Amino acid sequence: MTTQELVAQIHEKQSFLCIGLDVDLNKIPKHLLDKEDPIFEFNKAIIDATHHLAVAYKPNTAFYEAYGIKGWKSLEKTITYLNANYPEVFTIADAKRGDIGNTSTMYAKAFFEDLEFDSVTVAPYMGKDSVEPFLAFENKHTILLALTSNQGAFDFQTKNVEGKELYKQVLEVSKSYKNSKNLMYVVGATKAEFIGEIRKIIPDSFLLVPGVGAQGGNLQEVCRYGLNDQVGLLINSSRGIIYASDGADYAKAAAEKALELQKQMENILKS
Ligand SMILES: O=c1ccn([C@@H]2O[C@H](COP(=O)(O)O)[C@@H](O)[C@H]2O)c(=O)[nH]1
Repeated sequence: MTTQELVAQIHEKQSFLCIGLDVDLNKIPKHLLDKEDPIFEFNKAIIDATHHLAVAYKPNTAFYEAYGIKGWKSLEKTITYLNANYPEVFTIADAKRGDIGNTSTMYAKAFFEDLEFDSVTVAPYMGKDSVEPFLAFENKHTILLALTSNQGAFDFQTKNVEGKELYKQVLEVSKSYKNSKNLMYVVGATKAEFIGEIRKIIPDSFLLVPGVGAQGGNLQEVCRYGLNDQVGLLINSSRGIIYASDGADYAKAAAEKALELQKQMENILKS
């Protein structure tokens, strides 16, 4: 998917919501556990109930890998279902990959060619030759971890390296990578106060912002500093939406939570 198509969808739906499909079998409604593929059944119902309110879906691959081959099959069925039924939505494999060049190429093939995701999250720690193989794919997007939502982000990411915080070095250096137009960045909603500085370095890039809802990040604060001419934000909520109810009404309850966020986004876009 091109960035222009993503932006058009945001305007059409008046939403920049990304729903995280982090499926934990201990948290989904019990009646689904009798189904052949409970994870896929859960995802399908959530997607069908929310696709008009969200512009992106983000399965975190850890929640699928934890269930071995069955979990990977559920991930494959979920992305196939999204691409077949809702081709307008932007899909993110939250896999946080990155390795030496030839290995990164294989990771990129796995997520862009085999599973046909629009994007994948990548850790910047191994540098240019670990990131550029992902960037080589046309109309696919590499979402680089810049300033993460967790407390441990302060261990390294905000540390001064040669006169500048490490996360700023990541932003600046990555702009020089080949095909850097295919880059987006992860910035945690819990770090909203840093977004003004981030926007000075990457004014035009899309930011994937996890951390509203369960982690306590504030949507208004993120938008205050993060919105740009193309909106430029994808705000993720996972647990806050998909586990709104553990009863038979789980998909309806998820849609109600998604609607609350979409309405706030619509108001922000109109203001
Ligand atoms: O900095 C980061 C990077 C990724 N995540 C992921 O986003 C979701 C957040 O889930 P919630 O339930 O809405 O808290 C999850 O998959 C994380 O692994 C992040 O939170 N922060």
